[in-house]
Amino acid sequence: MGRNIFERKLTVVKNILAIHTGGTISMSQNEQGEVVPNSENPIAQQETILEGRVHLVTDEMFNLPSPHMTPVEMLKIKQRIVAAAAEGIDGVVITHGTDTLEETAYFLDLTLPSTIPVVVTGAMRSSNEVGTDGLYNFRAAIEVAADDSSRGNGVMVVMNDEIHTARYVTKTHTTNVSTFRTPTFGPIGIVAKGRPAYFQQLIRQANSDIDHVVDHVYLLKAYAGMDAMLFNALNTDETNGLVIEGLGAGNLPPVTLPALQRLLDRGIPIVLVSRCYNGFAEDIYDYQGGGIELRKMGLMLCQGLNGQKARIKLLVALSAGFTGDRLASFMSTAVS
Ligand SMILES: NC(=O)C[C@H](N)C(=O)O
Repeated sequence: MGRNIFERKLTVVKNILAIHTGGTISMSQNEQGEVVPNSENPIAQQETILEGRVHLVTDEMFNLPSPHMTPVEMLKIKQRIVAAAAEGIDGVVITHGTDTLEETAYFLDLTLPSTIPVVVTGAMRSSNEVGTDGLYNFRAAIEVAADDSSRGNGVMVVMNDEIHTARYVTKTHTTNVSTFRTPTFGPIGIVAKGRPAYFQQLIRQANSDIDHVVDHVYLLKAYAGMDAMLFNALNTDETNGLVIEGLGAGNLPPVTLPALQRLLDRGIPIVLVSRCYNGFAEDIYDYQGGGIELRKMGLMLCQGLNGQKARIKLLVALSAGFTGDRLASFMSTAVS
């Protein structure tokens, strides 16, 4: 029996744009057990997924392992989404390698207006491995992107039946399918048998519309006994900015301070986050190299972001032309 005509009228078919960029989700395992890219992306052939509820528009923008991604490709994805939203697309799913997925997701979160749902997904097992998670995650991401309750949540990452914010999610395991976690805050929702359910709300932030990306923004991690050598190497006209993953609540070895002062005197913005998996960088400690001295020197303490996210945020801020107090308040705000 055919479907009742009234029922058909009530079914709103959503136009979902699927942007494929590469990564394990598009790769296969060969006979030697090595995971290799495919010239034909198997996940991009899934055009009939959720047929009747979703009209899938497929764009194979890139076929890159995610360590090959740069902010230049991230900007192209952002521009593609802006154009698609203007053409009436209801939601976007991006398939991406997982190694740098959180950076692309956060770049998009910072630069896109929050009009339509944008969901980034990937896989930990390639397309022909037993228990492959690629098609499953792709389908869950489409469900989330097509659901009205997903609007206004910023860019989301959907993996392993969890919905995370792009702002705080991070890859925590090299191979496990439950690798994506949100330390400190947890996911904002789950996908249960295909349906998204939200139980937390994200505090919104203003987006920064950029049309180019600056380069030479660096990320260094502090460690016991760190010396000034790497900081001295950045004391050049080329350097545009630096993020440091500091120790504990946001502290650095004292021997690094003169080199940092020279970078600041040169006008290079320096952002401090914590190398800890949970918590915030704060100006709590008042000893040489403690957070209080670092803040007084002019380092910007960025709360709640890990090093790679803070680097993306600094890069976006500099690309938007932020300087001085505007840059400091943008980088230091806990929620944005
Ligand atoms: N699971 C993955 O996608 C990892 C892969 N190396 C990538 O990021 O492209």
